[in-house]
Amino acid sequence: MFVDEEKTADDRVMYYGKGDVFVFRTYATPLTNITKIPESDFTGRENVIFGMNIQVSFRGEKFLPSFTEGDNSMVVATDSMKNFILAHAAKYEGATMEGFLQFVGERFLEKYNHIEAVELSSDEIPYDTVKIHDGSGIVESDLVYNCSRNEYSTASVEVTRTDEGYKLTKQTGGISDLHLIKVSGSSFYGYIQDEYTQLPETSDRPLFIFLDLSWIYQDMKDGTGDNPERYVAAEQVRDIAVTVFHELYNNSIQHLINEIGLRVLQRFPQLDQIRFKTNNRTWEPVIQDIEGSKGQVHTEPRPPYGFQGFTVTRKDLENKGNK
Ligand SMILES: O=c1[nH]c(=O)c2[nH]c(=O)[nH]c2[nH]1
Repeated sequence: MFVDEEKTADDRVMYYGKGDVFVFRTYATPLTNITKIPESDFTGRENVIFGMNIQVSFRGEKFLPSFTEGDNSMVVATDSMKNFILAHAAKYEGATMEGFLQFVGERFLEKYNHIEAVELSSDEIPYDTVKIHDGSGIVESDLVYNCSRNEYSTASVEVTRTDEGYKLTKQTGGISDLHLIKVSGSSFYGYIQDEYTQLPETSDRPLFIFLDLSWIYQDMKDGTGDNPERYVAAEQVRDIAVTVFHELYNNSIQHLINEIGLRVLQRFPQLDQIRFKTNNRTWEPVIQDIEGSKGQVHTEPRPPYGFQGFTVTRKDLENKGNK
């Protein structure tokens, strides 16, 4: 999570807020009626546990005296910010983190009229369903959940006070900490060979990647989930990433993420762009030939790790279509 360090009129950074606001709302409104895509059987979220780790920050010129004079008369205590977020978790009637963050941001501006802008970001705290024997067979429990150690969805919004009312000025959806290994079908060769090159070229490596993805809608209204048919669920983007990784005999992580990005933008015309932050965690080979088996033995890679950052835009998809 991050806070965009926007400057005030006199060119300074000024904000304050609270991080690690943990919210567990049970029996929130389920997310249903999303548009299905070929790569995914995901149809919605029950939201029996709507779990979030939220960060909030306030901006506004009125906060300057709290820094320069020690004058707290305009300060909303960050402890109160936490209480406000928790109280509004009971009032939210929607089904998405993006929608909840926008709802809380607008309520903050409504309550405290000296705040100019509120930024909120959130990491989902996901819980997986578990199977139980209910006396007649194995079924999914609707009471017990398993705290997930896997990827989680993310969201961020900025809500700003303007002459025409509150405006959603920034919004992202996303998914983070996706850890994917493809055991065969990835290559890395053709790179510069010079006096610093030690890495052997390979036409088949066990490619292990960590991915963080985030996306921006053409019209931010679509990101709230109020119209679920226009909402992009993180689970669907995950399933596209996995499908493209499976299908593509990739030349590198750079090559792979461009193809994932193009497929996501193709499936979701309501998105403007998708951003990637990736990390290379490819296993190190230990034993490459096992007699009578196509298997190998690998171990964890040692630091340092390579990384990539990349944005794929709708223009990239259009340009590819025109080629
Ligand atoms: O997918 C990769 N991209 C690189 O740029 C790179 N560099 C490297 O050493 N290994 C890899 N793998």
